[in-house]
Amino acid sequence: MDGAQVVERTTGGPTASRDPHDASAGRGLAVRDVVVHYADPASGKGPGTTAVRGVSLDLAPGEVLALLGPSGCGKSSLLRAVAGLEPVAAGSVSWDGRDLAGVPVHRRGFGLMFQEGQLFPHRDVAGNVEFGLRMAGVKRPAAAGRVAELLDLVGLAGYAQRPVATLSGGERQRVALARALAPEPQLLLLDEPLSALDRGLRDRLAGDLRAALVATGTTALFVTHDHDEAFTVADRVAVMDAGRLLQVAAPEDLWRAPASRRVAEFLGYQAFVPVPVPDEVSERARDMAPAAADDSVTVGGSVGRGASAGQGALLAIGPTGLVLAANVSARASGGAPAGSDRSAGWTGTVVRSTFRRGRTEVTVDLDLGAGTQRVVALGSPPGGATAPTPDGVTHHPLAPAPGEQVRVVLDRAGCAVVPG
Ligand SMILES: Nc1ncnc2c1ncn2[C@@H]1O[C@H](COP(=O)(O)OP(=O)(O)OP(=O)(O)O)[C@@H](O)[C@H]1O
Repeated sequence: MDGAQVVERTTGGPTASRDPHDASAGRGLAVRDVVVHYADPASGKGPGTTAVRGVSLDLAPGEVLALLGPSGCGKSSLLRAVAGLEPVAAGSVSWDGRDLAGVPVHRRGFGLMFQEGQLFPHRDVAGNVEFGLRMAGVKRPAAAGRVAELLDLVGLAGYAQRPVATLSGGERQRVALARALAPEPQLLLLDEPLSALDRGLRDRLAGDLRAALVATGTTALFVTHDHDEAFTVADRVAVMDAGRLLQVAAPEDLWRAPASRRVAEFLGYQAFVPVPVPDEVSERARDMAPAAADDSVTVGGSVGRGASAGQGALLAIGPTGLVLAANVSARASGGAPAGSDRSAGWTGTVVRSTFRRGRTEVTVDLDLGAGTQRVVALGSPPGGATAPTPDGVTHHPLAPAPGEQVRVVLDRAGCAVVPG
């Protein structure tokens, strides 16, 4: 999709309305209290598994919503129920106010795209994309022009005559996307469409996928277990666990204010410190933060200071929420410590230092108040001060060696507060 432009999250496509009021006015998809059961696979009878336990959500026309959650939480089952591939044991699925109970898969006007694009091996690229159009009743001359447009959209201009067997995994998924978009489905359902690809390719394709969905104004429900992918592709993210919906929010809001510890854990918050009163969290974070970028820490959707005094809360420490302030061992051995000399923070033992993404990440065993746990703190960027020691060895104080003692402080810009 090299031809597709990077699209801002707020940008609507030509046919997109993206008005959240549309969903509440009955336009788009409405899922209400949906339950999906499976019979016991051995006996073929119940009681088996309840994969979806009363989920409700709305999707406005032109909106892209990601269903995010750990393996087995029921994401695919919910998607399949919306598609009509799985019966709904209770609740309802409606489109534009019309209940879809009893409407078969092929009459819903929805498109599907899966992990393996499932291309027709005996057709070339154009033949695969054209198939979707011909099924929708588009005549051949018109279809040829539309195929060229779609291949351009997904970055495969010039690939029309290529046999699909000669394509890379990423190119196949681009063809599968072009084929799924071809008939302009009123809703596109995507089940882990990028998960068979390697990490770098996935990251690139996630951005391109969003660009293609936005450019075509496609309403889409996208299943993934990868939060980076969900944040890149979707306007809103619905977090599921054990068959239930935990939170639905825009990526930035979800990250800043996870509704619960479970959501925060799933997003990658690495540690939780009990704090009795949210105000105290703010004060503590303010005292301890070496470089606070943001003046507030939010509690499950509301600003921390707004939470009532005495209410239990947890400080959720994100992947960038801990910062190395000093190498205590280097100071003890005569080296000049870098960073803060303040007594605030915690002292822990270094497990390893790893240089990743342009900076040092230091794994530390630390007692944050609930026993020793392993966390990651950010060290210095490259080119930071080094500390020559009397033994002639040059230590990098903020890329310490295993076994050294370090002082770690909070960066509250990398923290949130969740209900206790
Ligand atoms: N056909 C089936 N028969 C019986 N149980 C099933 C069937 N399909 C799914 N399940 C069960 O339903 C639960 C939810 O499965 P589902 O595939 O919806 O989860 P998921 O969140 O999409 O997981 P993953 O990310 O691993 O694909 C799981 O416990 C799974 O074992």
